[in-house]
Amino acid sequence: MTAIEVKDLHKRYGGTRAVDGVSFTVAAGETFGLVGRNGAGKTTTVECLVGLRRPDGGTVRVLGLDPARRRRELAQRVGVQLQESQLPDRLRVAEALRLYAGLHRAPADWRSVMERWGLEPVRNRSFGDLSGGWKQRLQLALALVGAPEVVVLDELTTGLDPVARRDTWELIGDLKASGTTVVLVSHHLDETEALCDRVAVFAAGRIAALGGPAELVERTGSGSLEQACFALMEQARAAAREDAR
Ligand SMILES: Nc1ncnc2c1ncn2[C@@H]1O[C@H](COP(=O)(O)OP(=O)(O)OP(=O)(O)O)[C@@H](O)[C@H]1O
Repeated sequence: MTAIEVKDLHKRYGGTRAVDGVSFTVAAGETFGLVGRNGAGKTTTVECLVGLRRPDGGTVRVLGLDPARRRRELAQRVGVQLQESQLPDRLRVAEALRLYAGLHRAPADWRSVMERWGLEPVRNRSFGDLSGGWKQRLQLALALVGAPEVVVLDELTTGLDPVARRDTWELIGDLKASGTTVVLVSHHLDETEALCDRVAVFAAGRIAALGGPAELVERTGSGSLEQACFALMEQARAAAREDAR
């Protein structure tokens, strides 16, 4: 079953072609990675997936629905953790989880989510008083408290210490095992390699390559996904230079 379908997606900001003809599908239960340099179009693509931006062209379907038109319904079924999302400074951790759970028709038990994400020690702390790492953890927990079918995570472990990063990987492993579809935007290619079933390598608003991590490594004769991505991005840049001539 297909969870996400993106066909020929285009999005411009003024004269900038942020996304320039992107197509991919994500199967239900798959963990799908988006990687690429700053400004390659990853965040714009996921913003279109969650209905925060309206495409200029192409189609996007998430669980069979158009996110630009059915955002409210999808908010019940899709968990989102985006870069730099903020909460009111005075909102406490436990309150935030209870509040978010209350917004969903069939949420997870918010106390279990709090415990599973190690947030118990800071349950009474206000959002404004949390360190960057705790804020990040809370945002992840909030993305999951609605027991979503699809989770979109942009910069999953940015700001987390190495132990928290590994804990997070384990939690994503649990999510995968439960059949949740995960879309993961990351600059950490070790993370992408460890967690993702397939990876789309973005370059200048397009997908330069798409495949399983091992497949991309083999295709480029590289030693790791990191090296493979460098090679693929370089190839895309060389092709764009050639086209421009
Ligand atoms: N709100 C906006 N207004 C104008 N230009 C934008 C806006 N958001 C993004 N862009 C531009 O669109 C392009 C794609 O940006 P986007 O944030 O989607 O890339 P990204 O791959 O997610 O980058 P990063 O890894 O830095 O998050 C960039 O050139 C960026 O400067």
